[in-house]
Amino acid sequence: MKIIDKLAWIELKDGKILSTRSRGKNVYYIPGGKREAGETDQETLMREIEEELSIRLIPDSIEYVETFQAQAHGHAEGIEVKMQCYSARYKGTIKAASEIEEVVWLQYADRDKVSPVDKIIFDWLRNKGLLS
Ligand SMILES: Nc1nc2c([nH]c(=O)n2[C@H]2C[C@H](O)[C@@H](COP(=O)(O)OP(=O)(O)OP(=O)(O)O)O2)c(=O)[nH]1
Repeated sequence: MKIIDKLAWIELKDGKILSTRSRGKNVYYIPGGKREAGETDQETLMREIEEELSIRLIPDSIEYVETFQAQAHGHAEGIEVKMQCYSARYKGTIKAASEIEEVVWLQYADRDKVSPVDKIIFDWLRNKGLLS
């Protein structure tokens, strides 16, 4: 089985989770991306979030949350995405950048609009009382 390793940023506010939609996609993703050679989790996360949302995560505030794995959206069956999720505070104003077309705050009722791995994350957050 092929596994795509990704680092993702879970940002919650008022019971909603920050989510993004890339150009040409019809499903929302939790922001994040793949590691480049030699990068630490923190470096990947900070680079991807700055690329996608034009903000800087505050290094000292980055905390591991949990890892989730499921079928990768838009890939052949059996290819899975593993998302190591972190929380963090940030500096700046969130603004869609590079391939991101839309930034939204989703709640549990939006579960049918997200990728398979995000559905698992939505369930997990809901169970913890973190998602409205
Ligand atoms: N960032 C992110 N990716 C997701 C989520 N859910 C989900 O299936 N993915 C999948 C989409 C792709 O099938 C898979 C791997 O992405 P990809 O191989 O297309 O990576 P990419 O070229 O877009 O690279 P990158 O910018 O994300 O690093 O990750 C999610 O919530 N957030």
